[in-house]
Amino acid sequence: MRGLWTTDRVRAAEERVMAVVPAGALMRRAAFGVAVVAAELLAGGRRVGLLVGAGNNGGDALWAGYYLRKRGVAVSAVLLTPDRVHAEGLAAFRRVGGRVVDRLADVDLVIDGIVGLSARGPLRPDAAEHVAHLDAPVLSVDLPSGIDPDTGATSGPAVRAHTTVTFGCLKPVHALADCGDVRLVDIGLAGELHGPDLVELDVADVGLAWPVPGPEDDKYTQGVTGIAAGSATYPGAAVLAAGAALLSTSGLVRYAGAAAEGVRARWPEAVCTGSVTDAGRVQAWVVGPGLGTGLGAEAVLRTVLEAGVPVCADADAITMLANNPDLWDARDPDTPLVLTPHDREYERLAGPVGDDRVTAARKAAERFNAVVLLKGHATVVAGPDGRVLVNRARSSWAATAGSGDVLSGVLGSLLAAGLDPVLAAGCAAKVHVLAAELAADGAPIPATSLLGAIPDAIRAVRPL
Ligand SMILES: NC(=O)C1=CN([C@@H]2O[C@H](COP(=O)(O)OP(=O)(O)OC[C@H]3O[C@@H](n4cnc5c(N)ncnc54)[C@H](O)[C@@H]3O)[C@@H](O)[C@H]2O)[C@@H](O)CC1
Ligand SMILES: Nc1ncnc2c1ncn2[C@@H]1O[C@H](COP(=O)(O)OP(=O)(O)O)[C@@H](O)[C@H]1O
Ligand SMILES: [K+]
Repeated sequence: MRGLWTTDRVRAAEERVMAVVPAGALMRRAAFGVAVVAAELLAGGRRVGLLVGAGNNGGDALWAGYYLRKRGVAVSAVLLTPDRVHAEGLAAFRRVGGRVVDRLADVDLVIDGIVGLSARGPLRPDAAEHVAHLDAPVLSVDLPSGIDPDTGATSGPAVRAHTTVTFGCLKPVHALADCGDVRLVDIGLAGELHGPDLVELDVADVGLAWPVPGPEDDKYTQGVTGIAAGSATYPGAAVLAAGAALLSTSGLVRYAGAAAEGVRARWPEAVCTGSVTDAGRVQAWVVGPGLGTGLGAEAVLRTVLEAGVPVCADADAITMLANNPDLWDARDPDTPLVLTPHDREYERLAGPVGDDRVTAARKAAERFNAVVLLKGHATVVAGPDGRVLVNRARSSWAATAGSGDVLSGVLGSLLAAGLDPVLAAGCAAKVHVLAAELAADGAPIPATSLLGAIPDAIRAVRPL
């Protein structure tokens, strides 16, 4: 489990630490950490170039240049704002023979000290111009310049980092955007940080949480998952969601709806009926994928919301909740509800997602008193209690039709097994991403292949 702290919290912690350590100590700890990683990345190379911005991020780069010079590395620096530069860092850099140049040329590694925690918006044109011409790998100081530290959003030119060295703690950008290989340097903030704002689950967390049957278990005790999905027009969504539930736990899966014949043909182990009203008892429902939005579908959604068990509402269920707010009344507010919108579904529910996906998920979670899993390359799970989990994919192969239906089936089975709904959503997102990676292995895949890789993904997270 990795914690992530927003810039406000980091600054507050830094201020408290800076009040009790000698001036400049934190920056030198940070810069030394950058220099150590730079020396490692240089391997046989001997020439480092610095891109130096107006603030302390530039100061870090200059001090890192100072330490590298002292190790005999040739270091040159471009000062992007010569009238606003970290004076002490520049003086130290010059003192050891660092050169100030107009443009970086013939360097083996670039250190990006353009902007850090105070970054706003994309790279300014002059900085963008220097970055556009780089052909050496880039080591970013704190974060890749041009990416928003708190949202991970990029709205124009930004640095593409091979490695990022950050200080004290991870920030949201490190989980929400591509920062290359992220290294964390301890500068002594730990005692002042307190609980993180966001959490990224690691495979061990997911493996430990994943339901495993014990000697006393049978098919009912592990939680029965109900799937209310699919229609005559979209039977495939039902097959995918039911299959995902079947592959995620060994508990029973019931399917109820118009695609019963197709589900039975593909998954003989599923117990299929034509309607949710005669489906039998379940411990959680998945409702929505391929269901349609007509009156019949509304009745299904209402029945499921009234059932008094946790519900994962996806796809058409979200659209119906957005179009017909009366449907919210069917729900018992004390029973967990997980909404799994993609951006367009989110927009129907709560307006445009915008650049700040974490805030968007948080707002909707609070407004609807539900867990909101906002899907995308970076998936954000927000609980109505303020907890937030983030999970970024390392590839985009999951962006394929039907892949969301698979996610909802996995999530439904974890709800049925009784997992806390925020954890269930985080675990489902993680295993979904892993399954996509394993199935794709570098080439496009249909959602059925992603589905087929669920067992391998679960094996990959489970403790040995
Ligand atoms: N506060 C501390 O104790 C420490 C801070 N450290 C460093 O200090 C950094 C934060 O420094 P600052 O708060 O001085 O600010 P930055 O160095 O992040 O930014 C400086 C200035 O860059 C300009 N800028 C903003 N957005 C830009 C963009 N998109 N393109 C180009 N220029 C832009 C603004 O004028 C801004 O004030 C951290 O990221 C970290 O690298 C480290 O030395 C560790 C200790
Ligand atoms: N660019 C991307 N990179 C990685 N995963 C993605 C990307 N875009 C979408 N996904 C994932 O793919 C799935 C798509 O779900 P959804 O849009 O509901 O598809 P469908 O309705 O066709 O099943 C979600 O799990 C989402 O997180
Ligand atoms: K930077």
